[in-house]
Amino acid sequence: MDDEAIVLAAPLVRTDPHRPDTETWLGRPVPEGYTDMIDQVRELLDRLAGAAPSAEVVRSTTKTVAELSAALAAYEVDEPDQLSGRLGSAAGRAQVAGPALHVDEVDDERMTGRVRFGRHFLGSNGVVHGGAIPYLFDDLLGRLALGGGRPRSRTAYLHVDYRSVAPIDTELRVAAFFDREEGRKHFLRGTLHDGDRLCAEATALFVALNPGQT
Ligand SMILES: CCCCCCCCCCCCCC(=O)SCCNC(=O)CCNC(=O)[C@H](O)C(C)(C)COP(=O)(O)OP(=O)(O)OC[C@H]1O[C@@H](n2cnc3c(N)ncnc32)[C@H](O)[C@@H]1OP(=O)(O)O
Repeated sequence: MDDEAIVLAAPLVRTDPHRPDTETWLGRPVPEGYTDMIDQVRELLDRLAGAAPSAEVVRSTTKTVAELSAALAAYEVDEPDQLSGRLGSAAGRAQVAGPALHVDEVDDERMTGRVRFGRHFLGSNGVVHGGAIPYLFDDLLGRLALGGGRPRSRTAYLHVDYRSVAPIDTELRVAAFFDREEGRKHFLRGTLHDGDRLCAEATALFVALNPGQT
């Protein structure tokens, strides 16, 4: 049985924490509808990537997007108060730089989930851009690196092997494994599958930060 099969067979803690609107953030409730807004922005990015609009639609879209930017600018906060990328139970942590990763099961050593790369992440020929896949693994492995009460750490290296193409607009499976620890060094591994087909796998070193290290 390969690692992926072992993970899927093992009785992991079921978390499926996809209930972001009940999540709190800095002790406050997440604003109602926040993750719906993020989903809409993802949809917008996919539509933008796939559209060849008329000049009229370009003009009206530019105006609308500028108005939205101005509305959000009025609510700009410093990094510690930022919501995007901070919602651990939202798809892709509510961070549109990466794909909507859904974590299904997690324990201290392993994590499984699903991810769908939209048109925004297209490289060519219906295949995910090669640069988007390391982002996914850094995020996935970085989250598991933080599990089990481990200290904050930072990616020292991330090695990705592209084994076969990853299609866009397809639900792909991800898995992450905490392999071993050597002092401050944490070694992790991840896989990305389309059905039974391995698309990519990664190995990474995360180095735990020393006290006071930023
Ligand atoms: C709140 C809810 C949601 C929040 C969720 C958040 C999820 C976040 C998910 C996203 C997560 C995203 C995460 C991100 O993207 S983090 C951002 C990307 N990463 C970085 O920017 C890291 C930049 N580099 C550094 O800061 C330093 O180099 C670090 C901190 C990594 C180590 O510098 P430091 O001065 O501290 O330590 P050291 O140099 O003494 O090294 C210590 C040991 O490590 C070994 N070593 C080091 N480098 C390498 C290497 N390349 N290959 C092999 N080995 C290496 C080294 O030989 C030594 O080993 P030994 O001699 O002791 O045996």
